[in-house]
Amino acid sequence: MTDVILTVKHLNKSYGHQPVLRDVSFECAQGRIVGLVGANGAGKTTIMKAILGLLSTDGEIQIAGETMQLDHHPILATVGSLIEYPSLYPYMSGWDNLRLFADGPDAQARLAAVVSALNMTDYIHQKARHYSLGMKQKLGVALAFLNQPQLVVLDEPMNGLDPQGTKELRDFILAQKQAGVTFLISSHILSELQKLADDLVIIDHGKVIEKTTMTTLLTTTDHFVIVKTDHDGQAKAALVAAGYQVVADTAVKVHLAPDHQVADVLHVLTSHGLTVTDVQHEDADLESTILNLLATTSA
Ligand SMILES: Nc1ncnc2c1ncn2[C@@H]1O[C@H](COP(=O)(O)OP(=O)(O)OP(=O)(O)O)[C@@H](O)[C@H]1O
Repeated sequence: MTDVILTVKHLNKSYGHQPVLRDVSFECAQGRIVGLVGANGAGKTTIMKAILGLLSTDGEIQIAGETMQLDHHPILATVGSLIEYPSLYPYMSGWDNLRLFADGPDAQARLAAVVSALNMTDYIHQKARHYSLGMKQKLGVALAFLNQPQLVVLDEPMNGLDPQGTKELRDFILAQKQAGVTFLISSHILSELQKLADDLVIIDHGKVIEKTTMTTLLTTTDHFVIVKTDHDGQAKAALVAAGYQVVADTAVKVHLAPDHQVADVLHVLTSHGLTVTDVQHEDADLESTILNLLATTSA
């Protein structure tokens, strides 16, 4: 059985009369990357802060089986995090910022490994106040990994990173996952989360509306076939007449219901004397799937 590293149970939080978390419960299993997804203001940062003992909520949080208490949480020594913006000492170098927080006899070696993996070697000895947003972000991520955490909580870790930095961070996170680290990651960049997350917790207005795996979500998602023919107008008409849903404003893009086969679509076209010149598959991505889900839930 897979070990559960993080358990969030029945979290409730209000600011004044405004509830911002409503009975939030989910788990993160060891070695999984769990994506926390929701619109602005859905409650992601609040959940992460609660997990890290940074704010009080009703409910319970367990890390590696230990119940967190706001005033007693030694288990947090095994948790790395980056929430919102990293707090750095601007007049110290990146290296010295990291050294402040690195524990243990092999701290120097671990620090060097993280700096190298995140490709920060060129500027790590410059003062942090000269860093760009992306450089600061990487330093904040490096801080989260310094002390060999078993759980890492990252709020928008790709903030400010260029494509190269994004890929380096993605590769680093995946390597850490291979080594058994568990992640809870929020990101608005759903295309990026799609490349990383194993599991998803989707929240809307402080409530969990879906807990699923990435694979399940993407296999139950919409599939389309896009065909090119010698007469697209006739092709659309023929497909609609045969009961297919043709997505408007594109070429000939047909929604494939689970019982629809591409061969049947092609048969409709050829039986109307149309010549098919190209066929492409298109699957809905994480972004459109989640937008659909949120629209359905709030409808
Ligand atoms: N200190 C606070 N006082 C009052 N309301 C707050 C406070 N902090 C957060 N909120 C409210 O709680 C709700 C959840 O905020 P939270 O920052 O957790 O959302 P989020 O999902 O992380 O959003 P984003 O994607 O924009 O970062 C929002 O409506 C926000 O306005």
